[in-house]
Amino acid sequence: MTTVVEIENLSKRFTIRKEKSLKERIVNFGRSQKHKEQFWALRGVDLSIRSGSTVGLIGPNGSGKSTLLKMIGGILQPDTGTVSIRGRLAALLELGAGFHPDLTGRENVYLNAAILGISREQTDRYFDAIVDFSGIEKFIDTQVKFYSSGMYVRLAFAVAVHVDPDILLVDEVLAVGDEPFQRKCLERIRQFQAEGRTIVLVTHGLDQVAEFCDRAVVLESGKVVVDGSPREALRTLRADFEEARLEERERHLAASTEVRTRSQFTGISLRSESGETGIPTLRPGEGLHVAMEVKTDGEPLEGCVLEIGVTTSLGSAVYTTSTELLGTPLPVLDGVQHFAFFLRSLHLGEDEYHVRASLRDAQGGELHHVPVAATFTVSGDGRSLGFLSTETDFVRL
Ligand SMILES: Nc1ncnc2c1ncn2[C@@H]1O[C@H](COP(=O)(O)OP(=O)(O)OP(=O)(O)O)[C@@H](O)[C@H]1O
Repeated sequence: MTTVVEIENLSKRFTIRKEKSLKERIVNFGRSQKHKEQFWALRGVDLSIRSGSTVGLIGPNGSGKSTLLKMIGGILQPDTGTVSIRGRLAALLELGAGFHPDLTGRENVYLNAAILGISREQTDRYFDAIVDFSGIEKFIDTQVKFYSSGMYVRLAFAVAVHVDPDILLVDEVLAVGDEPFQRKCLERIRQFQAEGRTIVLVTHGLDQVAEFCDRAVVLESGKVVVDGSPREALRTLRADFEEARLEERERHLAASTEVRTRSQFTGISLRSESGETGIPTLRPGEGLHVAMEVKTDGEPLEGCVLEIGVTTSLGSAVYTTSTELLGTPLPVLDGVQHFAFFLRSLHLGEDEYHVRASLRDAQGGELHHVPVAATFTVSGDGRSLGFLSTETDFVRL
């Protein structure tokens, strides 16, 4: 397979202007009211994308995903490094990029196609299909500055997929389309994959990455921190999000002057019905014990709720229950106590799963949350795929 996008040592620096504080303005009287600061939105990125692959670019807000996509699309110039592209590229970047606001939808379709090197005659041939796909026929002769963001994206996506690109770049914009249109776009993206075209997708829809991409790149503060399978990338990103959430919570707790009673999990372990512990392997339909130790320091706590859940290895929830949902109130929390949930029969498909656990106070405030408290696997018989296990027969009627 050939390499269609080759990125070497790519960096981008932006200048941000900040308003000066009143004190600084007095000290620098008469000079500019703003001071400039430079920062690297991307730093030393190397990436090589092979033809026919679907790559998801993921990461926290402001990590440099859109900047990288714009540099692949040639819209931003790098400060260091190079981007080499092989093949025709169509890009669906942030709203506002690509279309001229004063031109009508029709004029923009021709303009866009011309920029991508498509002749007027060829565009004439595609035109009806583009308008039909976009579903905004009534507004095709209206200036695009009067379009809603959804209408705008509909037309932009329709153009991008009809100009026969070898490489398609898609930024988060698809999210503004309504559900039927999003589904239509995803179907078209699947068709593109089947045709062996290359797709680079920026998204916050992590489930979408697991579903569509064969590779995922995690950016954090302008650097690539993971480049590998979606499974590996999502695991890292979710763990980093969780770490950031816990840090924020700790900061919040440290800032509050109130003396809090602390109640937390001090141990969570699993045992399969057949007695296996550690990371047990369950047969479909087998039961699972989830035992936990809870330690409470300070005043006893009344009215708390214990919740557990089962998630896939990519973090999607497949099951949740709690002492509240089960109608079995938790006793007053005081000192060290032991509890257990017994999931009597788990009909899960073959895969690895995690158990998450959380403890809430009577007001619903979170006392402790452990997203990956324990892990187990489920074996299968090779007769099905997916997260559900059931006995299926096929008969001729
Ligand atoms: N034209 C610009 N001028 C100055 N700073 C910019 C410019 N474009 C982007 N930035 C900054 O560069 C950083 C990376 O932005 P970018 O849009 O690439 O992030 P992102 O990962 O796509 O974020 P999000 O998930 O929020 O869309 C941010 O701090 C952003 O404020």
